[in-house]
Amino acid sequence: MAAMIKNHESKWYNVESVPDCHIFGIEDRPGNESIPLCDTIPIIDLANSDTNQTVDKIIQASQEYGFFQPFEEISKEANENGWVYMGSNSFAPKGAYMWRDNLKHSCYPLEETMKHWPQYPARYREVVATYIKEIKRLSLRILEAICQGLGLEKGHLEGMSHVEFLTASSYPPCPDPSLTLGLLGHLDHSLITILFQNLEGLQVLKDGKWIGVEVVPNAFVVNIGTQIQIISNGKLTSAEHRVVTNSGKGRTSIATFINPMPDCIIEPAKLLVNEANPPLYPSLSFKEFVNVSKAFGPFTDAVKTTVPSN
Ligand SMILES: O=C(O)CCC(=O)C(=O)O
Ligand SMILES: [Fe+2]
Repeated sequence: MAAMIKNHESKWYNVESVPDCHIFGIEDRPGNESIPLCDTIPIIDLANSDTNQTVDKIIQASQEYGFFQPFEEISKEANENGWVYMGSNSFAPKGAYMWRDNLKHSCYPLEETMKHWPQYPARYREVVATYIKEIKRLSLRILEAICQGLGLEKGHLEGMSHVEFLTASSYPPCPDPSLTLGLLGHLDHSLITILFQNLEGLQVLKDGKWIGVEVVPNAFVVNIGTQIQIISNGKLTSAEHRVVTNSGKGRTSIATFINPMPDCIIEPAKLLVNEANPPLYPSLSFKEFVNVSKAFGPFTDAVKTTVPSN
């Protein structure tokens, strides 16, 4: 990815100490505390023929962690042009820059948006389009399981039109990971997010403590976004997460956000609301939610240019 934007490429290599502009305040930086990898985030085999058991596992994991790791066979291949390149000098929400470069673009509608994706590396469009088709299939299965597990009518979640939005990130090795963050703690404002990661670094806030998410071969990481938290009226949790850096190897991740269409109304599902369980969230279109809550913080304007509007 860095190779696409030549000017940024050399910045990270042979960095001997962390420049001041990348040092986070004490309250945000990871420090030297050793954070255990968590081996209890459920790993879920989607090929299990007992679908009720799969649904139960997904719901339980979404209540307890807001995260789970499904696996199944997937394909091995697996601005102005409608994509945004965020170099490491372009995003400093807490006064310090993230230790990462990333590329964001919409993937919906696929045939239309892919014409505007980066042209290099040469097979980028072809490989990412194949990947997105598989992710779409996987996301529908997961949304169907969540729908069933919440006791919603079939199609409540899968039937919404979905917009896939991709963020590919490169986290270079860092001379002092205690001072920096690859990505500051945040919530995803998606229905769900499906993440591929090649190395550990992702951490989830659970009961007030950070825990590390393991890399499980052939499994993705799925987390519940705020939109499902709203639809489930708080039954499922959207957990805060962040990315820490390491001094040894570069890390790459690909997050695909499964978002509602901009005009889709997101509200607690009627079936989950009654006198004893009043709605905890207002009813808003996804577009309004993004604007009113400044859902993407400083990203909001950048993202708006690539969120397709009807
Ligand atoms: O790179 C990662 O592991 C996480 C990325 C992420 O949380 C995000 O882009 O929202
Ligand atoms: Fe995230």
